[in-house]
Amino acid sequence: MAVRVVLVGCGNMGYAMLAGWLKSGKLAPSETLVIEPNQELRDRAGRLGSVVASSIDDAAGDLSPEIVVIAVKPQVIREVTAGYRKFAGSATFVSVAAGTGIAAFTEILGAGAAVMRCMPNTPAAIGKGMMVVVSNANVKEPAKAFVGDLLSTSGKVATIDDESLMDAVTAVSGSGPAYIFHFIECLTDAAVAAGLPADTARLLAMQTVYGAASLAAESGEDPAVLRRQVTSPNGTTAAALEVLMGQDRLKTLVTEAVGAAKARSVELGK
Ligand SMILES: NC(=O)C1=CN([C@@H]2O[C@H](COP(=O)(O)OP(=O)(O)OC[C@H]3O[C@@H](n4cnc5c(N)ncnc54)[C@H](O)[C@@H]3O)[C@@H](O)[C@H]2O)C=CC1
Ligand SMILES: O=C(O)[C@@H]1CCC=N1
Repeated sequence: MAVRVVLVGCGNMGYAMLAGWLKSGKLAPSETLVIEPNQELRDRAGRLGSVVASSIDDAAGDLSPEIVVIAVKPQVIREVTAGYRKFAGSATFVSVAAGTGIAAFTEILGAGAAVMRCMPNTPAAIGKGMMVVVSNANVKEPAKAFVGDLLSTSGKVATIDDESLMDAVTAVSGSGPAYIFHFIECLTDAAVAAGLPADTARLLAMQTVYGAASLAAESGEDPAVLRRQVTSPNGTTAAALEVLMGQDRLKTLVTEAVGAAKARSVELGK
């Protein structure tokens, strides 16, 4: 089968998306070409059935991909993207890099290049990602629909028109899974400090975050209402929430953290 999608960079994020696409069956493995210089990561993609190569120059055959997904680090994105200029006339480019704006791509690929920016997150690997997309005017409807369809196999897709919102998006849903993972680590450590064995502590912390997030998502109820349902007057939860919510402690910390991520995203774009 001809290659429809070239994935450039198959590290944490590239692999998470690739796994989602192939699991859904919307793309056959042989329709995907993965360019990844790291042999271990290339082999991992190869085990999913993708065609793999260490550089685009090593990829065999005449390629005419519909989509080129750029999933390398922002620091190398310009030099890496330049190697794909030959596809700019026909393919739509999709970048998942933090910070780097659409203008950086049209500078490299030409003003007429069709470019989409997508901010995914790693839960995409199990179909529970959050993908936010913005496109330039050169992206044609069929390509937009194809990319949207592919991304939807990895979770929820939201579209924005104002690219300047991408820094905030990155700080919330792009980086956000790390905040929640850290919360699980903290809750696990606190459980051990409270006397529970380590494996029980981990199970309780993880299942509690999973259950609470699922209840919030599936009930559609305001999280504040769900919080009150747990909180008996003068009970145990109220005692804990006094620590977390007193003087807006957690809120202040989370707001500062998101602000720092947003500022770094702006910086990466310079
Ligand atoms: N990790 C995450 O949760 C998220 C990452 N992103 C973005 O995704 C991009 C990739 O991030 P990660 O996957 O975390 O980094 P990573 O370091 O795990 O993956 C990048 C991959 O690019 C490969 N690479 C380097 N030079 C290359 C070249 N010339 N051709 C092809 N591949 C090359 C590296 O070997 C590496 O495997 C970044 O731009 C980041 O901002 C976006 C949202 C979430
Ligand atoms: O940490 C980063 O820069 C990337 C972008 C969002 C998540 N990971």
